[in-house]
Amino acid sequence: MFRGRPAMLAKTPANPAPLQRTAFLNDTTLRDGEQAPGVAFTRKEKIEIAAALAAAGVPEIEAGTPAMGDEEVETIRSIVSLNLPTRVMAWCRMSEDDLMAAVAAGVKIVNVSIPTSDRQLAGKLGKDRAWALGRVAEVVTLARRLGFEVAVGGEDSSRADPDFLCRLAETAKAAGAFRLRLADTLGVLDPFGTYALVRRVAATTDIELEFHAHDDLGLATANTLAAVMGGARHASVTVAGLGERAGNAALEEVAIALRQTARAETGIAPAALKPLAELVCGAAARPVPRGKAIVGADVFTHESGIHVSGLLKDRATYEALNPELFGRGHTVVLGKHSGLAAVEKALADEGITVDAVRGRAILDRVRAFAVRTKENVSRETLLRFYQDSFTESALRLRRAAVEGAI
Ligand SMILES: CC(=O)SCCNC(=O)CCNC(=O)[C@H](O)C(C)(C)COP(=O)(O)OP(=O)(O)OC[C@H]1O[C@@H](n2cnc3c(N)ncnc32)[C@H](O)[C@@H]1OP(=O)(O)O
Ligand SMILES: O=C(O)CCC(=O)C(=O)O
Repeated sequence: MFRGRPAMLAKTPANPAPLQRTAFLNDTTLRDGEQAPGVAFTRKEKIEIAAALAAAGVPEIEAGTPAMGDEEVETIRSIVSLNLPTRVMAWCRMSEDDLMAAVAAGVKIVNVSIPTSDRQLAGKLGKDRAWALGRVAEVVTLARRLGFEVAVGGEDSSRADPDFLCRLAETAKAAGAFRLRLADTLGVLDPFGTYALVRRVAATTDIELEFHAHDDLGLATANTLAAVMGGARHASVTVAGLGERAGNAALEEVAIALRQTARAETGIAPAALKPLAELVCGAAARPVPRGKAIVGADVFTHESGIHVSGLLKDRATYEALNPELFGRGHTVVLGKHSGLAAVEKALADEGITVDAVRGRAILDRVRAFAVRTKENVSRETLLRFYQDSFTESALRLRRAAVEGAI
């Protein structure tokens, strides 16, 4: 009944109808995740994270940016040398030098990135669309000659002309790229715009499409789902949504939301998600928020009386996600919003039966405690309230007797 104890609520029928689609996840925790301000993984941490991602069933990871220098190159090499059961790719600019650094890093797959919006092409490179198409053809061709599998990263695709993205997709494919990443670099899209953009590009090219979201509007996961619905077979994600500015689409949210809402399988082991988030957030020195979807400590914890009363009668009344899928259970805590049913159940778990009058007296203490301390009531505190209730009611009875009420 209390935090940390195994679930004591009845089981619901096993989860859903058969899964029907697949989506391929590329985890970029070690590249875009590490671009989050102040986040800097050590080599050991990057290796541990890579291994944990592979063990969780992530089919492809973006392990870093070789152009950053020798330390990053060596770290990526170390990850490659583990021969993990995941594809290891490196992020490069649309540049020959970056490709040579990727050669040194030992990867077999590169993502070569090019700005796609006029604003970025002109504003940061002083170039135009024709130049971009030419560079994609040149650099992808070179990368293929160097033996890489090549994906093209379309930076700022969400602010680019969709017709230009279609031409870029064709150019990339003709030069030998297997995939185009449509990046919502500034996180400006909503799910409707994402769906329309991906459908538009998917309709004119048969290159594989990936969507890379940013969470500036809190829409990264929703947009990623919309992209998959629109025809992107690949989704770029990070653990706990760690990433540049407001972060990226969270691996755990995308994997589970796809499964729950689109019946799309990603091959990710749900039970691995919480330990994975703790590993990454520990290395990032950013604790997992308690309410973080899927992986937060409190996402299967219930306090409100109406919910607890319902769950105790039938778990399905307040359960959409089965915690057992994640190796977890429901936890009920006692606090300001508790009702009598929760108090009775908590005491029953201790082998104690109380009548409603005593139960409500204890509930009053629970609520007052929660307001005063801003904490839930522990087992020990509850038992103290229970013991106190004898003294208190004895006192009340005595007072009533003295006052002649009984
Ligand atoms: C949206 C994204 O997340 S993109 C990925 C962002 N990731 C990173 O920046 C990784 C960490 N970055 C770094 O360590 C460094 O910026 C490096 C090693 C990549 C480059 O360092 P520096 O050589 O010192 O360059 P600096 O960071 O000042 O500027 C970036 C350069 O890349 C160029 N550039 C930017 N995007 C691209 C691209 N897609 N293709 C080719 N060149 C590009 C810029 O024009 C600029 O070149 P300039 O100095 O000739 O103007
Ligand atoms: O071009 C890419 O590969 C995407 C880079 C990125 O992280 C972004 O645009 O947000």
